[in-house]
Amino acid sequence: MKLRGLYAITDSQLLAGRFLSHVEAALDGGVCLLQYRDKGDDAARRLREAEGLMKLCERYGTQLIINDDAELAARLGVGVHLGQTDGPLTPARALLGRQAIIGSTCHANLDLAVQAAREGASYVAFGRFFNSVTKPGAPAASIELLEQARAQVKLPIAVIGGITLDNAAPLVAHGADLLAVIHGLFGADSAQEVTRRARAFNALFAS
Ligand SMILES: Cc1ncc(COP(=O)(O)OP(=O)(O)O)c(N)n1
Ligand SMILES: Cc1nc(C(=O)O)sc1CCOP(=O)(O)O
Ligand SMILES: [Mg+2]
Repeated sequence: MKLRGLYAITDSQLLAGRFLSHVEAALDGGVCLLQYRDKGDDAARRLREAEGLMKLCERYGTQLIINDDAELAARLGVGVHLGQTDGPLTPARALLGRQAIIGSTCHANLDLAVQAAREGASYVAFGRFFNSVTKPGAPAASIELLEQARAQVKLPIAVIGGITLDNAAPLVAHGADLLAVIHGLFGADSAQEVTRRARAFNALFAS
């Protein structure tokens, strides 16, 4: 499966009261990967929500990724995204199998990406590229770093952090494969606007 296009990431606060409707609107507009990102510790709610997303993803032919939690990903038979403090990649790969999509946060560090590739990551993620409402304290990354990564890393590259329709085009032009977006997608007031934004993000990959 080609990893290229919009990578939509959920946010439980931002999507409160409109969780499935906004996610379905995004899927309707086209989503390559959907990440369930919930930083809460209510395991029953997390399982219920992830199962709900899995059903939606199956309907739209989208791959579901669980943030942080390889055990939950294994339980659902889906992929996982791991940050530098979320546990090592090698056991996650052993747990989830060869086919699973496993992503790795590399901040602005090429060495981390080379290591992630060696340990079996499916894609590497760099960020944050712009000011992020969701995660203002994330370390900053630059277009120059993205260019270097494109030249050195053979895996698909996800970019993240403050990405909107107004600032995404240069990231694609400099080698990003996946635009990972929370607020710039789900911050929309209506489901129709979420769908429009999803289509517009994907259109950036058309040429
Ligand atoms: C696609 C993508 N890239 C980066 C992250 C950030 O992961 P992490 O550093 O583990 O931070 P949290 O998201 O867990 O707060 C991500 N989730 N997805
Ligand atoms: C979860 C996350 N990780 C980041 C990183 O740089 O690693 S930035 C970020 C937040 C992404 O949300 P938004 O699109 O609203 O800025
Ligand atoms: Mg994490």
